[in-house]
Amino acid sequence: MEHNREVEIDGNSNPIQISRLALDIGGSLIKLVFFSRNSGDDEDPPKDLVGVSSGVNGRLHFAKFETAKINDCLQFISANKLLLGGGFQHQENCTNDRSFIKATGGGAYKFSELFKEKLGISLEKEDEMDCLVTGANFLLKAVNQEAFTYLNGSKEFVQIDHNDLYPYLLVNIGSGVSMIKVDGDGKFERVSGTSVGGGTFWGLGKLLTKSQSFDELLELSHRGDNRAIDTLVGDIYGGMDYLKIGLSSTTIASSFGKATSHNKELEDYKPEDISRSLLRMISNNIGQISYLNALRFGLKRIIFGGFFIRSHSYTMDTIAVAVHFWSKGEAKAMFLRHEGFLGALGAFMSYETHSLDDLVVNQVMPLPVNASLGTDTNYDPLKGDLNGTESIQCSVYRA
Ligand SMILES: Nc1ncnc2c1ncn2[C@@H]1O[C@H](COP(=O)(O)OP(=O)(O)OP(=O)(O)O)[C@@H](O)[C@H]1O
Ligand SMILES: CC(C)(CO)[C@@H](O)C(=O)NCCC(=O)O
Repeated sequence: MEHNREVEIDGNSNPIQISRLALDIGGSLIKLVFFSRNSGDDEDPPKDLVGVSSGVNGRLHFAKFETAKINDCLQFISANKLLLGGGFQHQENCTNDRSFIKATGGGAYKFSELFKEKLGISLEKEDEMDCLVTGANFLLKAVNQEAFTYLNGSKEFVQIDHNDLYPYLLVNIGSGVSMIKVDGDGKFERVSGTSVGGGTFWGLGKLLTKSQSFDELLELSHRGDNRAIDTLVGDIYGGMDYLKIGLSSTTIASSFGKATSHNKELEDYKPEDISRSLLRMISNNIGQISYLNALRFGLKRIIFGGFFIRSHSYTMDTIAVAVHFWSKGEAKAMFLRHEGFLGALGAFMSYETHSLDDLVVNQVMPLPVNASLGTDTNYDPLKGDLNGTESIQCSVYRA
């Protein structure tokens, strides 16, 4: 996907007016969230919003880049004049340059000099865990049809009761995995983590299948059959279940177990089977560790985020089944439509004049960042992989 043109919305050839940009610079991907103001249609706040006098209508946009291609990201920011934000003021042509932007993730430290040198901007660093939690809480509270469960191939949106949201376990699957017990806004503890995460899937998968991109590796997994590589309980038990300990013959007894075969080399296995087996192994492992941590703290809800998931049905199914199986149906795995943008949203929320309270999401709209690159087709939030090019329509209200 191209990212280095000027941002156009609704086919309007004038660059949109941007106020606020925030970044999450991770080990694998850079995530951007920015707000664009709709031209000339500010409105009165809804009646139930007390203490505010006026609103600015606009959209929250999402974009992502590979961290290894950070120069593309710098060029995107510069080509789209994303640093010209004047905040949420009600003036036309507000073009006062910002001297800093909010950024989170390890790259906010690692690339701070690069941003200064190339864009003349400082990165104001926000804590990564803080941002993940703030982003997740915002999505769960403010965005309709955000959280959903995935069982037996079907997605079901979950209506979140704001008074019954906490506590929950947030599992963010990025390059590595962080598990955070969330007790409220800003109230959380990182209780566990594992280095076997998205980076492991992409890294091992690349070596084993020679895939050139993450998307190619994921696509391979669609067509694969993990039984060619994994040893199943039935392979060990002569086709029988081992029901005494609750294992059916089709349960994986040993991931990649068949690869120990003496007369087979890597070339003898299909890349699609390898990809599927790897995806299954990693998702299953994360599902199981998540369940164990939920059990440690008596948490019933586990919410999964991070770009590893990519709304991929096989990934979500494996994670959900692992949680369901190990918890005997007691704990529930939930997924988020904006799964990969928790940290970036949290950094966005950390601008002082912009809290959860003044950003009101009107509706989720699947508009491409650049209308000339995407098509605004009939979008089904249940089917869509929100892959960094859509936006949320919202209003910012001020006292
Ligand atoms: N286009 C892509 N290119 C590379 N990885 C991708 C892509 N899409 C999804 N992924 C997966 O998402 C993971 C990165 O997820 P995410 O952006 O949430 O984490 P991160 O912030 O880069 O990592 P960390 O938080 O550990 O620093 C990758 O390791 C990979 O498994
Ligand atoms: C190091 C971070 C927090 C960087 O995002 C992430 O990659 C992670 O949580 N890794 C897992 C590290 C561990 O707990 O073993």
